[in-house]
Amino acid sequence: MSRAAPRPLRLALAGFGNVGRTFAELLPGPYGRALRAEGAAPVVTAIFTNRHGAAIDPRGLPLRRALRLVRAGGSLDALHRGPPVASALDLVRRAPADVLVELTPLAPTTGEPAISLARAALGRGLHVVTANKGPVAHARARLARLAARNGVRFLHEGAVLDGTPVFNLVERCLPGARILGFRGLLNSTTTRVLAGMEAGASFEAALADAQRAGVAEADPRHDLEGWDAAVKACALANALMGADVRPAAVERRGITGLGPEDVRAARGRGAVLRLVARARRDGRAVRVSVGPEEVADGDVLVSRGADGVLVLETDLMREIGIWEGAGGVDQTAYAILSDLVAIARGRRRR
Ligand SMILES: NC(=O)C1=CN([C@@H]2O[C@H](COP(=O)(O)OP(=O)(O)OC[C@H]3O[C@@H](n4cnc5c(N)ncnc54)[C@H](OP(=O)(O)O)[C@@H]3O)[C@@H](O)[C@H]2O)C=CC1
Ligand SMILES: N[C@@H](CC=O)C(=O)O
Repeated sequence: MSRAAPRPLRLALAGFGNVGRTFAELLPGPYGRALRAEGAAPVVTAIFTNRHGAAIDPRGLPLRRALRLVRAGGSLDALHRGPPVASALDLVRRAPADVLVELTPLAPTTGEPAISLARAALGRGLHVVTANKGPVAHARARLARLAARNGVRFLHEGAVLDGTPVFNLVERCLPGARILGFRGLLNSTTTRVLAGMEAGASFEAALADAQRAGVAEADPRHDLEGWDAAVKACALANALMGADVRPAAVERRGITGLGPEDVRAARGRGAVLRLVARARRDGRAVRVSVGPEEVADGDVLVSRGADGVLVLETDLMREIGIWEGAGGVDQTAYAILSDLVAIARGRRRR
């Protein structure tokens, strides 16, 4: 039996930073192969950046050239066809695309500009895939309803624990189970800073390592002050526990005041310091907190030197945990691929 030729899957990228560029590097190779196996031929038709210009080309942009230009500090404008792009919203409104891949920086207290970009895309019938936890924590239910009204998907597997399946795990593999609470290490940067100090580095050197690896936020205070973990915890609580919590309401402490002496003191007590996110049901409400805790050696949160861990407490399956080994930005780029595969499979079924 002959297979039908893959149908184009046109992608508009809002944000071409650590994650967007890694995704673009892998798209011509393994990611493209995975999508074509699902009947979709990916083509990037639009890219927006803040400081490196923007480009739209309905025939498909030359990705290798786009990567070279941005890495050399040049502008994508050189690849653009048509009237100039005035803003990210302008690009989303007119990109010849099937999917908006939203990868703009985190804005912990508002979720913007990601929410407006997602709304504009869904409103004109584009699927939206994002690794940005802001729109998930602040507006997931609204965006999912808008997507459903327009017959498209709002997918966000990369918003928590990178490409490790968390939302998909609960939605697809734990039918009927109620999530009663969770605890986890949701922020890689703080895990790396604390682990780095355990290994003898200074706070600043350990943070610089996380920045070089591309895992710190554009503004690393969002990691260090616990905002990133708080936004992720809200995204989980709202999506998995039916809560309606906003990051500003999270009881939040970061790791900015901690130094090598605190890490050593914890070690002396047979524990390691980690930034732990927690959620638990409290009557009809869900309480969410983020703060540094001494975690005993051997606890599942720290037993294997993970970058990220999530332990879910459920009614029907008791505790279930998922673990992400130390890695890089490719783990987040993989989340984009897995959401695109879900979209490609959906198109095939229609
Ligand atoms: N890095 C990681 O390991 C992970 C990141 N994430 C999330 O993925 C998203 C992208 O992360 P990452 O690639 O590391 O971020 P970067 O800061 O590396 O890249 C952000 C991109 O967005 C562009 N940009 C900046 N401000 C705006 C704006 N106001 N409107 C439109 N575009 C803008 C930047 O432009 P310019 O290139 O000109 O600076 C850049 O291209 C974030 O929301 C982050 O929280 C999630 C999981 C892991
Ligand atoms: N800055 C974040 C990146 C992923 O969301 C982190 O350190 O975990």
